[in-house]
Amino acid sequence: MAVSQPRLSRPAVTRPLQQAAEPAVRLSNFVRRFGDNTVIDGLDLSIAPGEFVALLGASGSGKTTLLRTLAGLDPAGGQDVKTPDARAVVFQDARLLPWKKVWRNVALGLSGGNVRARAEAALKEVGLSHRLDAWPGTLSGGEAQRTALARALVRAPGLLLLDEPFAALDALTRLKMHDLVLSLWREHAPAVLLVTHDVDEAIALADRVLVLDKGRIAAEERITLDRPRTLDARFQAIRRRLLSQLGVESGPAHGEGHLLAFPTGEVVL
Ligand SMILES: Nc1ncnc2c1ncn2[C@@H]1O[C@H](COP(=O)(O)OP(=O)(O)OP(=O)(O)O)[C@@H](O)[C@H]1O
Repeated sequence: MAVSQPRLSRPAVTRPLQQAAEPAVRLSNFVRRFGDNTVIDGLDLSIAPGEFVALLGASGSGKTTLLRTLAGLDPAGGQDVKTPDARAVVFQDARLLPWKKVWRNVALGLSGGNVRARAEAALKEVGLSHRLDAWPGTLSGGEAQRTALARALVRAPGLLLLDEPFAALDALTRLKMHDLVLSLWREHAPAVLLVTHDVDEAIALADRVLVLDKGRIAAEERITLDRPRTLDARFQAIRRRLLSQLGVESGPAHGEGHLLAFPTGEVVL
């Protein structure tokens, strides 16, 4: 299967992740309960400025709860949650206001001058210059998610939170979105937390892949493969380790048809 092939507008950047003095995100011994249900149970997490982290975990493991905490959408109950002030979230559905044109959706809530010009610039970056005055109801799924990305981008976030933003897209559109997200990340260098069920998506995109289980980070893989990433032996070894951590047996070797993954690498968890 194909893996995202990002346009390399500039050489691959090696960021000094370890040397970054202050993390963009830091949670220490974080706990979140819903009644008797302890969803996050003493979690430690640190994300460096400009680092791209992907978060995997079984359904109900607390991925969205963690993302909502970092977005400031879920109360932290007085616990210390360090994030950049400028944060933006892209959800699985684009959440556009249907009565506002595309550019106005992107400009929504922006302060300062040149609002239309800034929205236009962001829409140009996601390849939607020709849809500025379109109504959201006329957009394809991919265009709607591009608009949501532009709306996030125009806020110059230090932390970009992506909650399964590609999950509802067809496989080809998803690969194009991978490409787009990587080029936007290279250009703007926010810290990124991507919640996904797709193990290959996580390995193809991220600097680091985390597995959430029982309210904690149960596994961590630092991905040092050059981008664009291909499904080589090293990729597959990482995939096997992550699948095993997720409790999915991946079979003895790739190419023998044993992988319990969809063609996109999505795993049913
Ligand atoms: N507002 C809420 N009230 C009560 N329980 C909640 C609330 N939000 C989440 N939960 C519970 O917290 C647990 C984790 O949910 P969460 O949505 O964070 O998981 P997830 O890993 O994102 O799952 P999925 O992969 O299915 O989206 C679940 O048991 C869920 O029922």
